[in-house]
Amino acid sequence: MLADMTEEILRVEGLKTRFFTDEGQVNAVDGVDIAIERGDTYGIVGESGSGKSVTARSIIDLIESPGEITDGRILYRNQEFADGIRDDNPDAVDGAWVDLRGVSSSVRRSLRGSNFSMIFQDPQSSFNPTITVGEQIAEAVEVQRRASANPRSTRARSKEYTLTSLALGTILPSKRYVTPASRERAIELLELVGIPDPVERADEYPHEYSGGMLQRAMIAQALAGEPDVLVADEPTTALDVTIQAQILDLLDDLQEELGMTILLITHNLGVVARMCDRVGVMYAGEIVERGTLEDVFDDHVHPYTRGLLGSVPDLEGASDRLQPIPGNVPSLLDHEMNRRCHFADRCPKAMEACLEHPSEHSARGSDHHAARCVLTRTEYDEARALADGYFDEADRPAGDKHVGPDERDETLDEDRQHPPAETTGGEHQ
Ligand SMILES: Nc1ncnc2c1ncn2[C@@H]1O[C@H](COP(=O)(O)OP(=O)(O)OP(=O)(O)O)[C@@H](O)[C@H]1O
Ligand code: NI
Repeated sequence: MLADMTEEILRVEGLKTRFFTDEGQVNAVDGVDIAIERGDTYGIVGESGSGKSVTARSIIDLIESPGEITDGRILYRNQEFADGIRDDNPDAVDGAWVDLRGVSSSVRRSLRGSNFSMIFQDPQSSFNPTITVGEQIAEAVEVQRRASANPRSTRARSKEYTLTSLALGTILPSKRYVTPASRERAIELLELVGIPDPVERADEYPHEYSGGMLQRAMIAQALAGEPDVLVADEPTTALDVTIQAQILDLLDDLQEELGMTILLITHNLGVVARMCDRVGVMYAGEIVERGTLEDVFDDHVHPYTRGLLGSVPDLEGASDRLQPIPGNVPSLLDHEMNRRCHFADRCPKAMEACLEHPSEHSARGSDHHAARCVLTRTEYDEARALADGYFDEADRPAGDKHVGPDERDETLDEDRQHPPAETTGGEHQ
């Protein structure tokens, strides 16, 4: 690999994101570290409600009230960007690295589309139903062109008005394309993502597209700004397996062609195995194990990772191998969270030591392999195992050993009677 292909492009350090809701403070992301190399695909995997989407949205500055990033750094490496804003933001810039939390929201917004772009599970949410797909992609192209005209821009697109683009503009004067050049680029992008007859399809509305085609169109829209980093949140979950495989192949090809870095969110380790270079396994707002694919698949330490591996749906279609991890993901409400290992109540290897919250330690395998689990340091010892049913009694705030008597509250017990959240499945809102 080329030297500059292995440099880090994104670093997340100690990220915490909370939602301040009527029910209390939700610790959706609770001290997450991620390092992604340029051109790599980094997977974040975990059950529903583990904080994957909130992590992704935090990175690209899409957290809205009542949510707030309360701690940590989000570092993006881009020499030209750093040079362009250094004078106004001396504290946020270090060499080619920019701490995105240290710059104004308008500077962060300027990165959207041209540096960071996002695709979601539900393409409907990315398109306005009343405007043709082509026009909307052209609009995204225009955003990039305007960013390029801006002096702090990282790339100058020197796309000229070509004869073809002018001709297209004359043939279809009724369409509200921003410029003929952007329409031409939109058609190129539709072609790039494998949409047949892109010239005709550009003039169709979102409802005229099938789910798989609209997913492709959304990818085209996300690529319009030629982003450095593409954040893909469950991009194929809603699609049937054949289309799912096609879209994953497409992302793979585009990444190779365009040299993009991808942050891929999924609850499916099968998708991770197929796409990713490195992976972070999330549980209850934390990355509980991370490393290379080999580390996570062959040398995993955390019983949660093991459990997820047991529940990998077959990408080829058979889903009868699915074996969800027994138990439920914990509440992320601050006042209901325990100080123990959050997975201990579902863990087949829970020991007394797990009643203390584990810190992260490196593990056998690559230099990148680490886990937040006592098993990084000690072998499982049956003599120290927690008795079966230990948490049936103990895992209530009032009974938890780490909650002092004066913090006990009758209403907490009542809250606990509510049915817990879905365990697996990954239905995405
Ligand atoms: N706008 C919000 N207000 C309050 N809580 C929120 C909000 N958005 C997310 N959360 C909470 O943050 C936690 C993490 O949610 P997140 O969407 O990141 O999970 P996820 O891992 O992406 O799950 P899924 O696979 O279902 O998409 C959940 O407990 C969720 O209820
Ligand atoms: Ni999600």
